[in-house]
Amino acid sequence: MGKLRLSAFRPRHIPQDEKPEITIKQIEEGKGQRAEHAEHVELVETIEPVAQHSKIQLDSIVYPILPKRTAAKDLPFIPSTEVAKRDGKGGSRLWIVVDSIVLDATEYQKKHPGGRQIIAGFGGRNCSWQWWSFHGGGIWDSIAAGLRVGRAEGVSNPYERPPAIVGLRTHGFQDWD
Ligand code: HEM
Repeated sequence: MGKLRLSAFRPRHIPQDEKPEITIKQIEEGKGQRAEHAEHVELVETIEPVAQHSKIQLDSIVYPILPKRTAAKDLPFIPSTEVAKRDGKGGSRLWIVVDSIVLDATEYQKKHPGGRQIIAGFGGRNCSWQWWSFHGGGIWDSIAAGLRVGRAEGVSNPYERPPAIVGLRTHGFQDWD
């Protein structure tokens, strides 16, 4: 394995007429979202071969985990089609979505006190209500906020949320009197 030169990550100059053309239609179809800006296209094209050779996962470069200080409004928008691809299978990153925030749990899953499998089962999916069933704002601030890679809309939850119990009801004890 050769050494990875940082210079390899710098965008090389691509003459204007060679720039790949991304149409609005492609973006809508989920084909060109990561390439909405020409500079981004160049960067992705440049690092892709490097990433393959060095076993660096391209996703973690293109969508890095952002510092906690990054405001939610400044997180990049990631199309739901891209989120769905990061299901943790076949060497892909493992992303989950909680309240429209995309978390990269690739490394964290191994440390998760509730087990790796429960997170892996939600790879590329939304798990908002399950997440808030088991964790509170303290865990969000201390851990999850440090795993954010972006925002996404329209990522579905594989399980329907059970109806909330409103008011009091008996739990099988009928012999009070
Ligand atoms: C990257 C996202 C996640 C983070 C940062 C995270 C963090 C944590 C932490 C810190 C605990 C220990 C809580 C404690 O001891 O009080 C925990 C427990 C747990 N988590 Fe997560 N978790 C994540 C994702 C998930 C997901 C997606 C699920 C399931 C839908 C899940 C289910 C659980 C369960 C079942 C426990 C054990 C609760 C218990 O033993 O009482 N977690 N998680």
